[in-house]
Formats: sequence, structure tokens, C-alpha cells
Amino acid sequence: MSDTTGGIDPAGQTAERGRPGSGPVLVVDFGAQYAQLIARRVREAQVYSEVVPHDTPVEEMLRRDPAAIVLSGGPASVYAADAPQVDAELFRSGVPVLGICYGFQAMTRALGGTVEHTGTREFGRTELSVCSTGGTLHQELPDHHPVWMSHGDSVSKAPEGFRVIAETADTPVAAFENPESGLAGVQYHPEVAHSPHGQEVLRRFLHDIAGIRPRWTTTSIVDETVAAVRERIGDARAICGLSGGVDSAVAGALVNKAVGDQLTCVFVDHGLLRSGERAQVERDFVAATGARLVVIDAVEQFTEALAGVTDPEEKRKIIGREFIRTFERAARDLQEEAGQAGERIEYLVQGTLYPDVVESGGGSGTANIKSHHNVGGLPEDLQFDLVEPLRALFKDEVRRVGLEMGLPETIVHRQPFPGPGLAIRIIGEVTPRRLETLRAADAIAREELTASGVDRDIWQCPVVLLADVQSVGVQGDGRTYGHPVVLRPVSSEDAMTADWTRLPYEALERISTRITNEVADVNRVTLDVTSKPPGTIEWE
Ligand SMILES: Nc1ncnc2c1ncn2[C@@H]1O[C@H](COP(=O)(O)OP(=O)(O)OP(=O)(O)O)[C@@H](O)[C@H]1O
Ligand SMILES: O=c1[nH]c(=O)c2[nH+]cn([C@@H]3O[C@H](COP(=O)(O)O)[C@@H](O)[C@H]3O)c2[nH]1
Ligand SMILES: NC(=O)CC[C@H](N)C(=O)O
Ligand SMILES: [Mg+2]
Repeated sequence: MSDTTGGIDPAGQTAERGRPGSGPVLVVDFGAQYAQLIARRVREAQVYSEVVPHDTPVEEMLRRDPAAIVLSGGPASVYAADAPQVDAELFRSGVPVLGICYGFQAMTRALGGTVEHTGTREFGRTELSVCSTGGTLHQELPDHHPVWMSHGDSVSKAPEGFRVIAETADTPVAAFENPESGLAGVQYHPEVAHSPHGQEVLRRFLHDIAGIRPRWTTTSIVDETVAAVRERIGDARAICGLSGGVDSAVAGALVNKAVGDQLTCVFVDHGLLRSGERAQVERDFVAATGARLVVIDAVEQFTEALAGVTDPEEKRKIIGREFIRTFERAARDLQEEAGQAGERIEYLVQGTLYPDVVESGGGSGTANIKSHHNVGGLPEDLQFDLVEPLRALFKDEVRRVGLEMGLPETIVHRQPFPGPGLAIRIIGEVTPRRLETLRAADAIAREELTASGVDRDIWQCPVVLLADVQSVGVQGDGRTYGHPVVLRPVSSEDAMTADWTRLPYEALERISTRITNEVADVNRVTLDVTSKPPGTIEWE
């Protein structure tokens, strides 16, 4: 992925002990539930971090000049025939390594210690006893404190040269370290919120054992990304797909800062937008950034391409393709405008975030849940070079970068709206009439939610039109046979998981009454009370 990031690996996270490592902290993913969470916690300790799959060869990892490596947990048993292994070469490279759970066990095995299936299993909250020999990882922590466990195998003997620094009632080797070689491991999960001292343990490893200077701050993200983008784009020209959402606004602002008016932002009106969206984007973004913006009318093109299509993945792929065709058209127009002096526009900037990548099946061994139009929905014949400076980050991280760049709260705290727009909120074929119905219902819901002051409590509230479902109603003493809409209010930190928001009944009542009174084809309003997982936020 490094070739599409626009290069946000910060330089200079050097290990003070003269070890290599001006690159990121690499989290090696052994199929963990929490690999991204580890990377995120490392970034919270102000050290840049990215996840790599466990089958990445050691030489390839070392080529990135990692500041340290964290081996994640995973479902396998280290001694199973097909269990993913750690190449012992890694431990000879001098790069500091922290093993977590499976990573701890795999590290033990690679270094000559013993892992056993002892029959003891620990799941959930477990009390950790810090050994009297102390150790760097648990320095200044209480002698007994809770940690989160999830394992069936245990380390029964630490490798030679390692000091056991913690135990639990059932696990005699719950953590070890060899700080002189920059190596340490823990059986528990320091990355989860249920290990209340976990962040301190990670910090000890990164700052004290690995000797990395904490310098990944929003200021450094901005400076380093701007420098990397400037180097990547050089004198060339670029366009940025701008949606009015926070991700593309921040990506556009970063690139604008890097290359100024070599960048033109392109907003596509595909006819799948919400009411008033186009005008709002034209007004707010230009006012906030001064960047150059062109608006392309592609309503007819998208309407025709989507005619007759009902399958969600097919819709997403078509939308991804048509977005790119529209960007190509915009690039051609801009080149023609510039006349002979204008060179080909090679770069396309997108506000892609990590959740878009992982849901599109772009993580290591992760399933394709849905093809986000800007990742899994891209056509194979894509001619642009992608510049995606936020590709490793989560939205709350991006919001902090946006604030650092001085973008207004109206943009930074805007609720997300998916690129495929209302098309993935009409269950069934997308037609102009159905779009109009949904647009009207959505406008009412948004208006009422804002009026009841809950905008900042919810992540977003899609309104979904069940266009292929009809139900009988009675309105004005007459029978109606209309469509239901679904309200899907969710709360979330990063869209990877979400809960349904308990909205005030009064707000729900006003939304329901107004939609059924004011929107002709809708005679029923329902509420989606499903968390994610098992549901997703959007219905398609
Ligand atoms: N109407 C549009 N015109 C141009 N580009 C778009 C449009 N919609 C989406 N994109 C591109 O697709 C990317 C992904 O969309 P996505 O909705 O995830 O991000 P966003 O709109 O920037 O932020 P948010 O998630 O807050 O809505 C955007 O960052 C942008 O580059
Ligand atoms: O730009 C986008 N292109 C897409 O194809 C897309 N699909 C979902 N989303 C948004 O991503 C977040 C997670 O959504 P799901 O729980 O439905 O997967 C939610 O915020 C969704 O609104 C998209 N955004
Ligand atoms: N969460 C983990 O990494 C578990 C490791 C290993 N599968 C065990 O059960 O012990
Ligand atoms: Mg959006």
C-alpha cells in the first residue's frame, strides 16, 4: 500500500540505541481481531504505524526500515502444522520487537522457549501480578492490575536471556522482556480498552525499550504528508475527487497545501446526492480552503448506467467505474482548457481511509464486506496514479488533522455520506422518482435531528427506502399501498463497529409524522435497531 499513500511514513523515528528504524512501526497481522487497533494505539503513543500481513518476507519489512515491529494475536496454535511462523531472522536484525498473544507465543518458539497447550484457558478480565524483578514494560504500574486475555495456549518456558516480568493465577509466564536486545512480549492484549494500563505498556515498549521518539502528532502528520505529496507530484498536475465530506476535504487541503494550484478539485454531481448538497459543497469548501473547484454534472450518465440494476455489489462497481470515467472527462477538459501548455493530469487524489480499504477486502486476508466505490469499486483500466494521503487512518484521526489544518467545524464534524450516495439506500432499482422520494424523506429526517440537537451524538443516520416492499396503510380514510422507509441512526467511533442510537421518542415521532404526511409514496417509517456487527451501517 505504500505506493498509494502519498508517503506519510514520517522520517526520523530513530531508535536512540543506534538501531535502524526511520520508518513506521509495522504491526504484523496473524489474523488478529485487533491488528488495526494495535496500529492505532501505537499512533496514539505518537509513533506512526501500519499493519502488514504475516506472510510479508522479513527482507521486505526491513526494507521499510521499521522503527519497531509488533507481532499481533491470531487464531492459530503455534505448533499446528500450518500455523504462521515468525522468521527467526527478524530477531537477529536488531529491530525492536513486541509480541502480543499469538505473537508472544510465536516469538517464544522462534527463540527456543516452550509453548504448550496446558488445558488452561483465560478469556476476558484477568488479574496480572507484576513480578518483583520489575521490568521496563510494567514500570510504575500497580503490582496487581487487570488485563484482557484471550488464549488457550501458554508459554511455559521463556527463551534464554529473557526475564519473566508478570504472571497470572493460571499463566506463570504472562510477560517477558530482554530490553537490552529490544525484545519483549505479553500474553494479554494491551491494545484493548479493557486492559486499563495497556496504553502505558505500549508506550513503555515504544519509547523506553525501542527508544523511539514520540513525534507523530497532527502537526507532524500535516508537515510530513505535505512534504511527501510535494515530492511525489512534483511539477505535475492533479485532480482531487471532492465530495464535501471530511475525508476528501482534508485530503484536498493537504494536497492543496503541497502543490497549490497544480491541484483542481472535482465535485461530481451524480444525481445521487441529498437535497441541497451541491450548493453547500460549492459554498463551504471553497470558502474554507480557497482551492479551485469544478463541478461536473453527471446525472444522466449515472442514471443510465444504473438503470435496471438491483444487486448492491453491481451498483457499487458501476458507481466506482462511472466516478473514474467522470474524473477522466474532467481531466481532459482541464487539459484542453490549459491548451498546449497543459500536460496530462496523472494524479487522482482521493480521501480514502483505512475502513474503506478493509471493508473492500484490502486488509490481510480480510473478507470483502462491501466494495467501497473508491477502493474495491475502481475499474481495472484505471489510468490515474492514486494519491491517498489518509489511507492508513481512521476518521477520528482525520478529523484531528482537519482541525489542525484550520478547516471549519462544519466540515470537520460533518456526518459521513457515502460516495455512492442514495443509490445504496434504495433497496431495489434506482429510478429518478425513487430518488426524489428518498431525498424528501432524508431532508426531513436531517432537519428534525438537527432541530432536536442530536447531530453530534450520532455518527450518521441513513434513511433507507425499501422500494421493492409495499405495505397497506390508511390515510384520509382511504387505502394506501406505499413504501416503508427505515431510519438507521448509529453511534460510532470509527465506523468499524457501531451501535444504534437511542434517539428521543419526540424526535422519532416528528420524523415519522412529517415523512408520512409530506412524502407521497411513503406510508410507514421504521427504526433499525441492529448494531454493527452483525449489521453494517448502510443497507447495501
Ligand atoms: N460526489 C463526489 N465527487 C467527487 N468525489 C467524490 C464524491 N463522492 C465521493 N468522492 C470521493 O470518494 C472518496 C470516498 O468517499 P467518502 O464518502 O468515504 O469520503 P468523504 O466523502 O470525503 O468523507 P465522508 O466519509 O465524511 O463522507 C472521497 O474522499 C472522494 O475522494
Ligand atoms: O465513500 C464511501 N463509499 C462507499 O462505497 C461506502 N460504503 C459505505 N460507506 C460509508 O462507510 C461507513 C461504513 O459503512 P458500512 O457499515 O455500511 O460498511 C459508513 O459511514 C458508510 O456511510 C461508504 N463510503
Ligand atoms: N488471541 C490470540 O492471539 C490467541 C493465540 C492462540 N491461538 C491461543 O489460543 O493461545
Ligand atoms: Mg462522503
